[in-house]
Amino acid sequence: MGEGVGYMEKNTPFIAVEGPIGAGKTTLAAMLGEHFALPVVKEIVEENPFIDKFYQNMDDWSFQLEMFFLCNRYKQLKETVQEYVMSGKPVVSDYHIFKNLIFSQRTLTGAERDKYEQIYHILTDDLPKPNIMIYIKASLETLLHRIAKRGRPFEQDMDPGYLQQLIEDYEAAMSSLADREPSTIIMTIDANRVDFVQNKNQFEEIASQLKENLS
Ligand SMILES: Nc1ncnc2c1ncn2[C@@H]1O[C@H](COP(=O)(O)OP(=O)(O)OP(=O)(O)O)[C@@H](O)[C@H]1O
Ligand SMILES: Nc1nc(=O)c2ncn([C@H]3C[C@H](O)[C@@H](CO)O3)c2[nH]1
Repeated sequence: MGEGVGYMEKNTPFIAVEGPIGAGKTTLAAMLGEHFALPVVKEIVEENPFIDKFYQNMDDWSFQLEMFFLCNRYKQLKETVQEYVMSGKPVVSDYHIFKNLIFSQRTLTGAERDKYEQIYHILTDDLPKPNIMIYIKASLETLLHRIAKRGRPFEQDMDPGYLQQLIEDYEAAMSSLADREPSTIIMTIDANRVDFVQNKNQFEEIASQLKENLS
């Protein structure tokens, strides 16, 4: 552990790991944090008071849930920017704040969606965003298998159609990010072919590709 990455003062590495539910974001972010001795910013999940209700009845609970995620992530992003990014310290996060838009465009409609998007932009437009994106993609079968294995009770009856839609939404969001922000480095990992948990060499390959992008 503790390979060390160095950093550029003006362009501090701010690394986000992204991908649909159960892709392995938290796992990979923790492994990279350990490997490079970087601080890891982790999504708050278990204390979320709406997630259970949301999975039971999306129509009734989407707005509350999306707002809760947005407020938490905004607070975390502000702190991350202050503590690390603006102080020239590299950091890795197990999400990118733009996932709020990926999910909310799927779960919200009409006036609530418009209001939510306005609030998202007011809160986040002036904050620095990750400049390196590690995108983990995976098939529906792989994701369902991992979600079952992890065993969070509220995810066990997840509609496979919802997850499949998110897989497609993530693909579209990543290609739109590449068009919109060509300076953001996007590293894509196909979790159906690459197993960074069981296969040490495959993890080393990801780490060395990341290291190249950091220097
Ligand atoms: N390469 C892998 N091979 C086998 N299992 C894996 C692999 N990567 C992650 N897992 C397992 O899959 C489950 C989901 O992983 P993880 O929690 O890292 O996903 P996540 O993308 O952070 O999920 P979420 O979207 O819910 O935040 C965990 O049980 C984890 O141990
Ligand atoms: N609707 C919705 N909006 C989000 O911004 C969001 N972010 C994560 N999740 C769900 C996925 C996992 O079940 C669980 C942990 O990631 O929470 C979300 N759900």
